[in-house]
Amino acid sequence: MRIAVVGGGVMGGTLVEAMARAGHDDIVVVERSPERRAELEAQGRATAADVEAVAGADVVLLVVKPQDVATVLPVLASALDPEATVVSLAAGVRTATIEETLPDSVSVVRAMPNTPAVIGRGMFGVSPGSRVSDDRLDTVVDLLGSGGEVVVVDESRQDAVTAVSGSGPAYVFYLAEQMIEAGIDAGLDPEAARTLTVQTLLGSAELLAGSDDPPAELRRRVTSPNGTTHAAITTFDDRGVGEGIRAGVRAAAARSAELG
Ligand SMILES: NC(=O)C1=CN([C@@H]2O[C@H](COP(=O)(O)OP(=O)(O)OC[C@H]3O[C@@H](n4cnc5c(N)ncnc54)[C@H](O)[C@@H]3O)[C@@H](O)[C@H]2O)C=CC1
Ligand SMILES: O=C(O)[C@@H]1CCC=N1
Repeated sequence: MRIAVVGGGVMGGTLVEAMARAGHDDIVVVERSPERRAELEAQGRATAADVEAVAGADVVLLVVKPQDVATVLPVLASALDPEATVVSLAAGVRTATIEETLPDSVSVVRAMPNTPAVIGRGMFGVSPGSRVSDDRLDTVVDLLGSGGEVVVVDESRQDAVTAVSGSGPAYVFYLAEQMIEAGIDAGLDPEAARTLTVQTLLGSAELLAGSDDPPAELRRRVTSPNGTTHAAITTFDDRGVGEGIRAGVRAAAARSAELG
């Protein structure tokens, strides 16, 4: 299977690495920045400067910024193999918008990734456009599966997926920043604060992933009556931390809808 990746930035580079690790060896990265192309080539990737290089690809991953999609589409439309599948990873851009510009024979799929894909622990929410066969969708699910877990969702849910898992790693890193800073303030050296925080996040995520209990129940088991956890959670509630997080996720979903 020949794969072309248009946009070799943070997410494009991540996906290329994941697919290469999974054994895909016919990948070309279309990247307009000469500096970035040189970096990708140093990592052993085949690159091209012009979108025309998608000619002959079975699957094209579109991984440019949402505002750059409109400039790439007309070139894709003329260069693409008529039987190609285009997978857009651009936040907020609807499959209908892409389908309008591309030939009817081209299958269009939308996918929202996240950055843990760089270590094969990503989360992808995938939505087929209006003319995608089950076989084509399976191919895309398999391909993205090289970077982590894949769920298929109706496209109307993509703003919510973007807000929860697309942007989600940033929320976790934000929590990590606060915990590390607070640990240092409480007297830990920075390295110890980081180790304690990271292992706590890892262990808690794995405990949650392997449990049938909801997170609220796992939280209850940590919380002794009138103990330290109770003091922390009460303070979070008093300061509206939970509501703040939900408002943040809503703002991300609203911004995703706006970008579309
Ligand atoms: N970084 C993230 O965590 C996530 C990113 N995304 C989506 O992935 C897409 C890419 O994001 P990033 O990789 O973070 O951006 P980025 O800016 O790191 O990468 C985009 C790359 O595309 C290249 N590019 C732009 N126009 C081009 C053209 N016409 N031809 C060839 N190359 C071109 C740029 O030079 C750049 O290297 C965005 O649409 C974003 O919404 C989605 C979910 C998560
Ligand atoms: O912040 C953004 O717009 C992109 C989409 C999800 C993660 N990063």
